[in-house]
This record gives sequence, structure tokens and C-alpha cells, in this order.
Amino acid sequence: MALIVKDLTFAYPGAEPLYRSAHLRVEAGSVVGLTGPSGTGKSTLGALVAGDLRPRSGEVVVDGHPLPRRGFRPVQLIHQHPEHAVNPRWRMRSVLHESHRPSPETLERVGIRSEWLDRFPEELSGGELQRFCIARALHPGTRYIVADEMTTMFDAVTQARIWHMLIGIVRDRGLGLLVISHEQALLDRVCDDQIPIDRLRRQYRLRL
Ligand SMILES: Nc1ncnc2c1ncn2[C@@H]1O[C@H](COP(=O)(O)OP(=O)(O)OP(=O)(O)O)[C@@H](O)[C@H]1O
Repeated sequence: MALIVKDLTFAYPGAEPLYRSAHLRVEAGSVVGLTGPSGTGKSTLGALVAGDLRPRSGEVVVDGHPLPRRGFRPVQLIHQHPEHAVNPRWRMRSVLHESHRPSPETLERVGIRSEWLDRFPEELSGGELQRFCIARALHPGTRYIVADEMTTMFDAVTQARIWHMLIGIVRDRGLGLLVISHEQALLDRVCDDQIPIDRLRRQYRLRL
């Protein structure tokens, strides 16, 4: 069981391809870091494996099946800015239930207090809001999570708590986790393996 990027080529309109025939593999149950300098396409790759963007060619395979083009997405993306990922006019209960209805045990484990459910997004801190985005991503059908600079905006204590919680849940559920971050210390702490994005690109050059 793995999330596999096969022969993937992608370019934004009018730009040179960010990657050509790139390959990446994230085993179910593993935590893999994607590293590289700013602007090299890490977030774009995260959006491609989650199905937010479509490759020019190549494919994303999830546990042996092509990434579905519509309906539920087994690869869930958690962004840097949770406030951009939620509807500001909805109370948090509706934000959460847009995805599924997590059990009280899951909410407790993710660190969501029941009184927050009646608030609007602007009435929560960024760290509290990010916990809702994590709970939403933990749909029963989720197989892989992409955490794109998920805690970059938070203080060290909040970062540590959120990572401790998420790593515990993904280990227990056997999910695969792709971590995109500039923070080497964080990657060293949470990842089983780290892949420089340049390695995805270099594979193309080696094939020439
Ligand atoms: N929607 C877009 N349209 C056109 N070009 C884009 C778009 N989004 C990103 N880019 C460009 O694609 C390249 C890769 O961007 P991306 O955000 O994937 O890099 P990154 O490695 O995640 O960077 P950072 O570490 O700074 O977040 C950059 O040159 C960026 O300017």
C-alpha cells in the first residue's frame, strides 16, 4: 500500500515545467518529509497528490487505484493558513461536518473543545482552527495526509502539541503522511525518511 507519483510532469500556464517524469513513493504508515528551497514546487506537488491540481502527464496512484477525479479524496491536504481553508460565515460545527462527523473521542484526541463548535472561525486562534482542519482531514476514508507548512505560523509549544497529536493518530491508523516544511529540526524529529525535491527532478535528468 503506497501513494505513488508516476512519471509526473506539471507546468503552470506559460511557465517551464516544475518537474518532468517525477517519481515519489510514500508507503502507508510512513512519515516522509519533502524538502527543498523556496519556489521549487513542494506545495505544488502537495496539491497534485491531493488532486487540487491536475498533472500535464503521469499519474498519482493511491493504494493501487488512480487518484479519484471527483468525490471523496483519499489524500487530504492541510495548509499553512487554516483561516483560508474554512468558510468564515459558518460556525465550526458546520465547518467540521462538511467533511464527516468525527467521534467525541477523535475530537478529544485532536484537542477540540466542545464549546468551540458554536464559534465562528474568527473567534478561534490559528492553532485551534488548525485542529479543526486536521479533524476534517481525518475522514474515515483518508489514507494519506499532506501537511504543507502546517504549523509554521504557530509558537513552538503549539507546534509540538499539534505534531505529537497528529503523528500519534497517523501511526495508530496506519496512514501515510507527507510533510512539507522548511524546518529541518521538525523534519528530523517526525519523519522516517526525507526526500529533497531535487531528487524528483534529478530522476528526469538521469533518464535523458
Ligand atoms: N498558481 C500559480 N500560477 C503560476 N505559478 C505558480 C502558481 N503557484 C506557484 N507558482 C510558481 O511555481 C513555483 C513553485 O511554487 P511552490 O509554491 O510549489 O514552491 P514551494 O517549493 O512550495 O515554495 P515555498 O517553499 O516558498 O512555499 C514558484 O516559482 C511559484 O512562483
